[in-house]
Amino acid sequence: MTSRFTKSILALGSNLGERNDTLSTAVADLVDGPEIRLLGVSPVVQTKAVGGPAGQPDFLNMVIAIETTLSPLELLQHCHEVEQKHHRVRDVRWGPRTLDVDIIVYGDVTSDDETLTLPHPRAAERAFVLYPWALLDPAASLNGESVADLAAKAEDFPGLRPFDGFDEPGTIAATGAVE
Ligand SMILES: Nc1ncnc2c1ncn2[C@@H]1O[C@H](COP(=O)(O)OP(=O)(O)OP(=O)(O)O)[C@@H](O)[C@H]1O
Ligand SMILES: Nc1nc2c(c(=O)[nH]1)N=C(CO)CN2
Repeated sequence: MTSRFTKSILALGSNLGERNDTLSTAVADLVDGPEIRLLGVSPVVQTKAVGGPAGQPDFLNMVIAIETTLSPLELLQHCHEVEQKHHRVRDVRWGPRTLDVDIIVYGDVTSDDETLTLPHPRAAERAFVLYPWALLDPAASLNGESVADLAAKAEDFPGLRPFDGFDEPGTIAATGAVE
């Protein structure tokens, strides 16, 4: 019997601890198993925190393209397990976190369920999701619009910059600037 794989886009973010290491380990953890195959990885971008408490460190953000035999809810559970492995604490809404993994799209499934809304309800206005996604797949579309166009229109677009890979432990100041 052949398993049925569905394509999905996952967005990853980290603004606490060793952000870059966390992201790369998390990608490996997410695709560790026969139910998920990695199709593509975006570049990492450094982004100003959107929402939440003032003064939090900058994020590193990226997206990955996968295909999976997991159902949408199984995939969400898997994402939460990987977040837990990386010591994600849920206290303040949009507060700083070691790792956040969101499901941006799962095939062409749509859902208004609070537990899993698809496509992700805030993705279309978040350059920190859209821009790395457009770098990974310049032809991508979301809700019928070009992801690259949506990224350029997003309010947080000016706060994005390429990540130069220099993310030594303990060198992230309160502002998130790498010193
Ligand atoms: N597409 C989705 N991807 C991930 N979580 C989702 C999605 N839709 C709904 N949720 C729900 O949102 C809840 C809160 O998720 P989380 O703590 O990651 O929010 P957040 O990252 O702080 O904020 P945001 O939802 O704006 O990205 C999750 O427990 C999950 O049930
Ligand atoms: N720059 C940036 N800002 C955020 C992020 C994120 O990943 N990057 N995630 C949030 C909740 O998911 C809220 N704000």
